[in-house]
Amino acid sequence: MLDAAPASSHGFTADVARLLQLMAHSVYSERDVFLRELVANAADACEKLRHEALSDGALAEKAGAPLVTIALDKEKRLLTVTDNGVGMDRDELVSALGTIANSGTRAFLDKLGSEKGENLGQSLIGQFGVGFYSVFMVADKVEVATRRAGSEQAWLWTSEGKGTYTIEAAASEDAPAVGTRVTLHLNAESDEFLESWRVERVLKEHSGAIAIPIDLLGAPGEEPRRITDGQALWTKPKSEITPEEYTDFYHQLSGQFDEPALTIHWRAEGRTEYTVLAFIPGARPLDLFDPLRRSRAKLYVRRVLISKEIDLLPAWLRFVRLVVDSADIPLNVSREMAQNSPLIAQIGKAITTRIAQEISKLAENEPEKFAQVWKNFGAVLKEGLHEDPSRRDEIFKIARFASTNAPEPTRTLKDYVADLRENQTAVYYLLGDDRKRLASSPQLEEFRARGVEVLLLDDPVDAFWVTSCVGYDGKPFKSVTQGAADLSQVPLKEGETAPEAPESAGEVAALVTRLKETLKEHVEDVRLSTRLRDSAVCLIAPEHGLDRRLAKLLAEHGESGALGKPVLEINPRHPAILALAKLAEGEEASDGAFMLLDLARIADGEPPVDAAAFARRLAARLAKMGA
Ligand SMILES: Nc1ncnc2c1ncn2[C@@H]1O[C@H](COP(=O)(O)OP(=O)(O)OP(=O)(O)O)[C@@H](O)[C@H]1O
Repeated sequence: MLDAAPASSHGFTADVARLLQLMAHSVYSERDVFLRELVANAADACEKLRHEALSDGALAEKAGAPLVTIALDKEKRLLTVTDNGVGMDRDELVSALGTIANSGTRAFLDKLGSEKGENLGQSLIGQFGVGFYSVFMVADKVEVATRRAGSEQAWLWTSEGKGTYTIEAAASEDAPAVGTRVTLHLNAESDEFLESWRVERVLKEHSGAIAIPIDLLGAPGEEPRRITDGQALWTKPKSEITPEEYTDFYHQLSGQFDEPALTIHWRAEGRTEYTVLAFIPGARPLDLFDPLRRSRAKLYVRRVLISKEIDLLPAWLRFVRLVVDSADIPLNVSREMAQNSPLIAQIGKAITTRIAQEISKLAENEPEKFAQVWKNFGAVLKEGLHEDPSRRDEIFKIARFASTNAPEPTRTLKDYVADLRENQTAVYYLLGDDRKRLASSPQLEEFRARGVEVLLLDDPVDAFWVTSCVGYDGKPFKSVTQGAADLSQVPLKEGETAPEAPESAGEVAALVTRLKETLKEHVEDVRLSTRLRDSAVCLIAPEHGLDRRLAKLLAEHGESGALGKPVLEINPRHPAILALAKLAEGEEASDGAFMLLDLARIADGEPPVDAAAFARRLAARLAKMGA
């Protein structure tokens, strides 16, 4: 039946319009991505139909074997991509090709906040999948003729990519009997895509591992040529797959165009059988810190795509991109059932174990390659230490930390414990947000003198797992900025001497009393330090309070009560302290007290209590220099 309604005109949503503008200004070298996007959509449509046909035999019969065909017509300047997939009805056309459906594209747009972002966008198009709209980089006009599987009615969507599109009912013969035909009227700059060798190269490069066969027709009337056989890559034996094929496949799967850092391909046999092809990306996916923190796996049952985005792995492995194909899951399982199926959950657990093992192996065998993985995903992996107690041991095998013995994160807890000093009873750590600054913290001075290694933890997530994990190998985790530091039982390193008893102990004790009074609004207590050697002062958290870094993070998230007053520790041997101890009470002594507090705050990366007062006091001291 032919729908007699006239063509209706529609405006693109604002974000599509923005994307289109970006496409129009995109640089030449990235334009061939349009073909990869069209082929991916065509293959998806074939896979969707294969899935629907499971419960509707008539559909299966009509559709025939899935196939994507690319045809070129130099004379008319046309490039068409035809599939015999699921097709679209009118409503689907409006929502799929008038708004932004693709979550990757949405994340991409979100990333481009600013003016500067627009430039960034142009250089990112090649690196991220930006979907259907990339056709407007190469075409002046695009037509989509389509028919939803199971329906007689065909539709024609047309747009010049300039803010509007039209949809009209199409005569039956103007659309493929099954599926969709996308016709590009190539623009004047895109002659290259009328050349069959060029198109073939792009197809092989970007779509070579796609799970649906692709044919190319170089000119009208020519015999089609098979470019790829569409045999799903994961079903082939590893020995028959080239590294390039794996990389291509990763590109299609992830919509990202970096080199994968690790490719893991295996077949599990036993109670449940399944094949997994998993990749650890070489770069951070745009949605890595999306609040939903979902993992994304493609689930197949005997090569039929059941779900494009099943949440199969724990959140701390959400950056892994993977395909799982199992013969043991019933074919008619719905997407929702798949997400809640105990069998699939069990497969997910087994995959988690294997991936953790492979990352651990990489860390052992290829430390340089692993360093990059840790740089990109260490903060995410460490979330598992906090959230997934049953996986802690596995994650501790992977986790690498910077410490006072290692400027880069290369130390495992096993290394740490192996190098414990005599009488050392805890795993010490220092939290903060800048590893370099942490390394020069005054709080570490006595630890260094005694050769006690301190982990320097600079990711926000560190503040959480060190408090929720009780310890490692029987040694509790202990913050060096919390409570009293008792290192007296640990021998000094060779060449270090024990601190001498402070001179003028009486004056210093009086200073402590004065400081407590002067600074009482800002500090909970003032004490003589056993952890300072070269610096005059430092701040620490009270014994039973929260670590200061954790308290700061909680305060940033609205728990204002978390941030209690710190304890100020002073070094009773430091000349500044001794000088201050000699001052009589008065303005100078009070200025000195505040300057001490500010010094300690600055060393912790915090601003002075009162920046203007600090500047005034410091300038006054400078004025006396050389006097
Ligand atoms: N050949 C096609 N057959 C059927 N539907 C299609 C076809 N091409 C596009 N679509 C529809 O248009 C939507 C938008 O396509 P687009 O390439 O912008 O994003 P996407 O394919 O959803 O995202 P992703 O690239 O992450 O898979 C698709 O989700 C699909 O519903």
